[in-house]
Amino acid sequence: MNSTDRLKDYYSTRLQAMRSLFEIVEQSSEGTVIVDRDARIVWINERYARRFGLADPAEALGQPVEHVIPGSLLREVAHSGQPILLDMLDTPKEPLVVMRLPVHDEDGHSIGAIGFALFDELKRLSPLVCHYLSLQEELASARSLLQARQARYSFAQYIGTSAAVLEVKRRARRGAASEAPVLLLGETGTGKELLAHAIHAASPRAHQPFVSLNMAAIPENLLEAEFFGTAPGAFTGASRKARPGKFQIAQGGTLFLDEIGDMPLHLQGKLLRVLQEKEFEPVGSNEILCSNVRLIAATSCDLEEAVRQGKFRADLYYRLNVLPIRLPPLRERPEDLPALCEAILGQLGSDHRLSPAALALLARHDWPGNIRELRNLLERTILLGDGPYLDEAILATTLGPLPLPAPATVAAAVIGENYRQAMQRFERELLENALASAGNALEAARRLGLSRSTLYRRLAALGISSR
Ligand SMILES: Nc1ncnc2c1ncn2[C@@H]1O[C@H](COP(=O)(O)OP(=O)(O)OP(=O)(O)O)[C@@H](O)[C@H]1O
Repeated sequence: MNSTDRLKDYYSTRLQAMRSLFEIVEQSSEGTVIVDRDARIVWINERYARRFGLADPAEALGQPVEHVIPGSLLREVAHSGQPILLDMLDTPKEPLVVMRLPVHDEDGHSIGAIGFALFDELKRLSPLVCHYLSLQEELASARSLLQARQARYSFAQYIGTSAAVLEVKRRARRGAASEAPVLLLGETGTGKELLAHAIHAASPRAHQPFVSLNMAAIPENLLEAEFFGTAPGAFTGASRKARPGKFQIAQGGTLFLDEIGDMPLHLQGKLLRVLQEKEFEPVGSNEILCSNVRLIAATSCDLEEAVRQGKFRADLYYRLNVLPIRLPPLRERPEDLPALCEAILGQLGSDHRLSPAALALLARHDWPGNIRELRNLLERTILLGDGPYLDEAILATTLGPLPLPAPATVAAAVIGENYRQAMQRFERELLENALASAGNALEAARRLGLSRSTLYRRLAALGISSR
């Protein structure tokens, strides 16, 4: 039988493989030892014997394995017949990585065990371990970032059954199923951000990041870097690390651009390019990155008017306006007030209900801050309400007068001022009064029923400092 024929014989191949395996591991490892069923050493190689202080391997034969190799677990393996594939063995010199295998007879009974000390230089393992640990850390932080970037709302949280709301939901569902940009139009507090989350959550991109960027909340000179990221050293010397922009962070997912009407003109051109060519360059870099991002934009301003005034690029407007959704203000859908109040009270953990007279009072209010204002109002009112009902009297107190300018100053506006100037002065006084009485911008925004970013935007437009 030649050697190729021998390899075709299953049993002899197996035997050859076992022999080769034993020889290779025995020669390349730090040491090998074999024990019988009673854990007495029947064979040990020279290298291993020397490591444990024996000049001649023969001195170890017949000895209980633990006498020669303290801490050995070969007795356990010989007894149980179960291997311990990878373990550490402490030795006086240095720890060893060891593998312990049972030895079986032809009937499958355990008749002993064999131990290999695979290697002793654990520091050779440390780059591997460090790499593994850093991969683990990256994975954990990517997971938690992704979690933070998941949609927080679904369509079920956009409350209302009025015809206007049903139409909003119908269009938003259509938007979720398509890849086209969605443009959300509506006054402050009408739920544009909520709906953007819901569209993302119902879209095929739901498991990818949802990233939002508010144009009004970020200084103009930083916006481009926020959008497209920066190359290493783009601003302050070459050592500074690259910083990803929102387009990179949202890759594969949805980018929500809030207050898009406040986007500076030069950036509008760059955004248009990303939408058309699906690529962009980080600030300070020549590298071109591909973008796979679905865009949802929102604004509370009149974009068509902004286009007419040359403040917003017409080509970008048409590109964004593929699926416009107009969110109705609360005063146009008073029939939704009971359901909204019930849902908001539930979210606030309150089991109060509103009396019919209280609901009628709410229906007469104008709601400039829309649902955000309603939520703030209910939050304040439940602190005062005794018993199960919030009645008209309590609501009248909390609806309270806003810090309006005195009627005399409003009347004076008629003389010598045009409509726009008078409105600006009125708004300036309203905001200044609100800031003064609230003490800070956050509280002022809350009292006025505006989002903080809308308040900041209006303050900036009127040149009022928020301090
Ligand atoms: N239809 C709705 N049902 C329930 N809650 C709503 C609804 N619309 C808005 N809200 C709530 O009102 C608050 C304001 O909503 P959101 O921030 O989405 O408004 P917005 O239009 O984006 O406001 P802004 O333009 O000021 O940023 C949030 O607490 C939101 O959960």
